Amino acid sequence: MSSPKWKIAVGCDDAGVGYKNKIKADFESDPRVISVVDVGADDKTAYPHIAAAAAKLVASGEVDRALLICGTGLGVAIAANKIKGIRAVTAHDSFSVERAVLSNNAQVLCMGERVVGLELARRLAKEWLGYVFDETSASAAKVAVIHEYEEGEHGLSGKPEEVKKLDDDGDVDIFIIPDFVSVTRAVEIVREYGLESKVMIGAQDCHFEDFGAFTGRISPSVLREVGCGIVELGHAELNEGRDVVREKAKAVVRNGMVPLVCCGERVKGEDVEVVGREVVEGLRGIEGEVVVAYEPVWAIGQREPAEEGYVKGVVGVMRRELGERRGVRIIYGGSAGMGLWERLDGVVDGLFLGRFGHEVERFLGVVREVAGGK
Ligand SMILES: O=C[C@H](O)COP(=O)(O)O
Repeated sequence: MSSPKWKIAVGCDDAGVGYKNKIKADFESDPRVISVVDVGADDKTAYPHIAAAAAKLVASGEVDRALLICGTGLGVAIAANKIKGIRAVTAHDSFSVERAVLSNNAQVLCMGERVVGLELARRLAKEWLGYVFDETSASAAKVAVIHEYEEGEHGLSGKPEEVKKLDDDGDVDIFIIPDFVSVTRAVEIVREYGLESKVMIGAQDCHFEDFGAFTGRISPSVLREVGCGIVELGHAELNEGRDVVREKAKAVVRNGMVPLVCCGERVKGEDVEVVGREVVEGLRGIEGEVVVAYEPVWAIGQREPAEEGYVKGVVGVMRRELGERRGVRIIYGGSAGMGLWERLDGVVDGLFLGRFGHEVERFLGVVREVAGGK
């Protein structure tokens, strides 16, 4: 695999001008750097403004990383961390710089001109360019938890009355799948606003038996009774085998709900033919209406979803393999958000949102895109 090339923002306050300029010059002559954006004017601009400007460039994807210098490297880190999606660290030693990337996937490195010598700062900045976070490492799940806290625990944000906004957004079938504790209240809210025909409330899992001695498990018949219409099954985080998922899906159908079966390969780069066939194989024996959430596991929790061409390839194989089977809707999940619907160009029947659906406005934005594109 070729080494990545970075787009970098640099910035400083009046206490960090000297180091910032030196390191900026180093970056500009480093073949691993494509471009350097200097957000730090050589004046008295207070450090939070500089740090936030650089962090926003990272958050928007205009640059990949930012390096910030102030007197201690502390204030710029605190300020940068106020920008959503940013993980900024202060580090003045080789090991911390390495772990900031490999353990924490920090995109912003901060150093203090009054703390560390210039040559060490330059060396650390150089080393920093060589580290790339491994999305398949054990650290990825922990970094994802940081995201969850940022979005509000378990992604719950917004106020119940905001569900009313879904009334104005065209002819789109919507499902919302909260945690188990919130299911009953979610069903009530949807009913209070008269949105039952438009918004289905679901559960994140269920057991394959309706009744029995299964302490801690959730019965599909109870879910139906409290008003669930759809049940998500086989999410990658549950790590379940295909046979278990199939039995659960049958239980969901038996109880008059729609199974939403998550499937997708764990590792990037597999053959679309193999992936598509595997997904369809997992559906054998499940009768009636099914929603298949094709979620490549490697694309979950990322900044960007899987490439459109790849998704189209897999979904094309799935549709071919499904043949005459009716009642299957295929939706895409894995860092899905605004803009993706148009890019997928009708290849899927819907989108399955995780983090990017947690904010009401972003969620509504996707719903409007789907409504507009139908
Ligand atoms: O359950 C949701 C999916 O795993 C997708 O999550 P994500 O959009 O945050 O990657």
